[in-house]
Amino acid sequence: MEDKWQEAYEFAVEVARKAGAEIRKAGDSEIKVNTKSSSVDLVTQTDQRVEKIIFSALKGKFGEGCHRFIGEESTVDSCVLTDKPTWIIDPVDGTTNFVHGFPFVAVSIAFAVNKELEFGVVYSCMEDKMYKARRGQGAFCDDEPIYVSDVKEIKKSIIISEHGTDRSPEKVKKIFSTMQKILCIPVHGLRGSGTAATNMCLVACGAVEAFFEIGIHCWDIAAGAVIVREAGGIILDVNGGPFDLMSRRMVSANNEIIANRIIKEIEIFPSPRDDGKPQLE
Ligand SMILES: O=P(O)(O)O[C@H]1[C@H](O)[C@@H](O)[C@H](O)[C@@H](O)[C@@H]1O
Ligand SMILES: [Mg+2]
Repeated sequence: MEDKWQEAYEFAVEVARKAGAEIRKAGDSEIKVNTKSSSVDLVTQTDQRVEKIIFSALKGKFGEGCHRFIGEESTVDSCVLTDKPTWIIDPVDGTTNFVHGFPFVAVSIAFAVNKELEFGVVYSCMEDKMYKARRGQGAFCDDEPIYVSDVKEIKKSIIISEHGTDRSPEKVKKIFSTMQKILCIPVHGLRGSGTAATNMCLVACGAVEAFFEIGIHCWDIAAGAVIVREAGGIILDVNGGPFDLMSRRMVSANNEIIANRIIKEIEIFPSPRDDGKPQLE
């Protein structure tokens, strides 16, 4: 049977690598910082320019007729998954890191058809590491197969959590109360790279056992979701239910035991969905 999406997958890897090169060479001139949802939710001209480069490459290859595009900086099509082939793109995941020269910045490109994620590509451009996965065909870093950790004991795990860009006191209190409870299980450690896409790849390659966050967007995690699953991991909603790409929350883990142990400690707070539907509790 013809494999319709292999060419798109390979093209996405090429585009991600080129976009990453653009990020690396963006000089100080481009790091003119603006803000979005809060004074610490940063965006730069590089985010906008690199998204344009990615979009025009994909539209040039696949046309604008039947493909839809969801991107952090332009969201031309609303964040509603239809059955149409849909590209879900974060041109610069880890923008704050990029502004500060903290070396974890990723290009995240995901592709969904019939509302199912077909492949994900995450290029950690400062590390020059290409993570990728196609549904049902395994996960890779620089073409080497990657697998989640086999740790089943929470007290032998490293957990990633991020504080996000919302600084409202009630949310910050819940975020740090959750972190404190997890730290004092105790786990071996808490970490965070500052980019959700990279955090998910760290789960996928077994460097950490889980990453969870409330407040991320579909473009931050769509590609990482495919990579975690294909590396043998699991993704759930923070309430233990099924993962919902548009819910702006998730737990990604090496196995169900670790995922459910983390879920027990998470203090959930509301976060408006990417698709505008009412948020679940
Ligand atoms: O760097 P961006 O694309 O904005 O995404 C990050 C977000 O800004 C942070 O608040 C989250 O904690 C990270 O997980 C996202 O990757
Ligand atoms: Mg981004």
